[in-house]
Amino acid sequence: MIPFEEALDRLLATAAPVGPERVSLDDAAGRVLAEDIAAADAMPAFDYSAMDGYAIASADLAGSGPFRLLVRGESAAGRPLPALHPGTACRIFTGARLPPGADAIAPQEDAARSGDEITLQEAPRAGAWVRRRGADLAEGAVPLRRGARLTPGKVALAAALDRPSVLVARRPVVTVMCSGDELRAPGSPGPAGTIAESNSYFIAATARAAGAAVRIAPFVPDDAARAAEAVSTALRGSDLVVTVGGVSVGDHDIVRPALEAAGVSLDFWRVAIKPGKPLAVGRAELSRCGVVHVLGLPGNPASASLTFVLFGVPLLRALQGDAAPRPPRVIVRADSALRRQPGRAEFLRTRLDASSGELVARIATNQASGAVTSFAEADALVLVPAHRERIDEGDRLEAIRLAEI
Ligand SMILES: Nc1nc2c(c(=O)[nH]1)N[C@H]1C(S)=C(S)[C@@H](COP(=O)(O)OP(=O)(O)OC[C@H]3O[C@@H](n4cnc5c(N)ncnc54)[C@H](O)[C@@H]3O)O[C@H]1N2
Ligand code: MOO
Repeated sequence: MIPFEEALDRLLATAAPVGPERVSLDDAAGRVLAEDIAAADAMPAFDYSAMDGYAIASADLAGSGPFRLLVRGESAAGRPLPALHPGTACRIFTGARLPPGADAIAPQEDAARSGDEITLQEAPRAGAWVRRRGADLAEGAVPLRRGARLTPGKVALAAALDRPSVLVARRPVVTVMCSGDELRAPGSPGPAGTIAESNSYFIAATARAAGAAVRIAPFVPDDAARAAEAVSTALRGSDLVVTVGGVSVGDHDIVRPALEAAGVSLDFWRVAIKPGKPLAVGRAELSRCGVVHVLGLPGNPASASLTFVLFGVPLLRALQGDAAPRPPRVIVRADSALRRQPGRAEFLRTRLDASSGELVARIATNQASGAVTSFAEADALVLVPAHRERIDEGDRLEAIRLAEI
């Protein structure tokens, strides 16, 4: 059994990024950049007005007001640029270029207009309401770097940098393979003792949110030879194969021998986490497809979901070259006490309540690894370090928010 952090480090150390592909900006959100994007021009590229009003030369308004100015010409966004006639004001609108000779804007609320004249009570100071060329970005700056995950804000920045498309990591292909004679598809009939398969739905949705393309393999019966065949099929064309169930020690837990029979070498099996201990991690080297990562997740629903969150998602992010593949952590305050066996890092499904000004973890009372409800209701996972024998109400602990993985 190896400690959690060591297990994750070992897994991520083996993750070589998949190749790149070019996508339109419409499809870029959530993807990971495979190129640096530099500003070919300054941003903004020209001085422009931040207000609807009048462009003036502040030096024209010496002494104390009021000042009367003739209005000549107009600068509107996207239109040809007039020059400022000395001693006059130029009508200007938000986003319009600053006429040569002007250095300040008087918002129209501060200008009394009468015919083709305005009166200003005070002189705008030089630079007032002017957005300067390069104020946002200098020419040649590199605001988007390889390894950045494209949030909506970053996609919009790429658009502002005049890019219609970006080079991103292609989507890693994940094949999810559930094993167990008891499984049937939701809504399909089955004899007593069978259950509706649910883990693949969590894994598929989570993997897609992490940028993967997902394939679901047919259920694998508890038969070692057929499982080995199914693993061989799943490996082809995959970057990651995720098996679910059958990875523990029972007579029907045939997944580990099946993985090995299909040519997967297991790097480790069993991690000091609760739940999810029987996790198996390995790789296969296929002649034409290269390296395929393999995660053998335990079948209990909370264990399968948790191990995919803790290991599957960071692996998918690392395969895309993400510079920050691990989920961020926040500090939360425990709302209840807990006594426990030390030895494994525990991840408690919890809701978070921010109403008191800090994040309070409302820890679910049912932490059973078979509980499907606990993950459905959880906002976060509270991390109890392996050595802790207890937590007390009010203790500060780290947590992973499920919306941020
Ligand atoms: N003697 C021991 N028994 C068990 C140990 C152990 O150390 N010694 N470990 C336990 C732990 S911890 C876990 S976790 C489970 C994991 O076992 P498996 O990965 O072999 O999982 P299964 O036995 O196949 O299934 C467990 C449970 O989950 C249900 N299941 C499986 N797949 C799905 C699915 N796709 N969707 C919904 N539910 C699923 C399955 O029906 C079982 O109820 O082993 C313990 N045993
Ligand atoms: O680790 Mo098992 O996943 O505790 O139920």
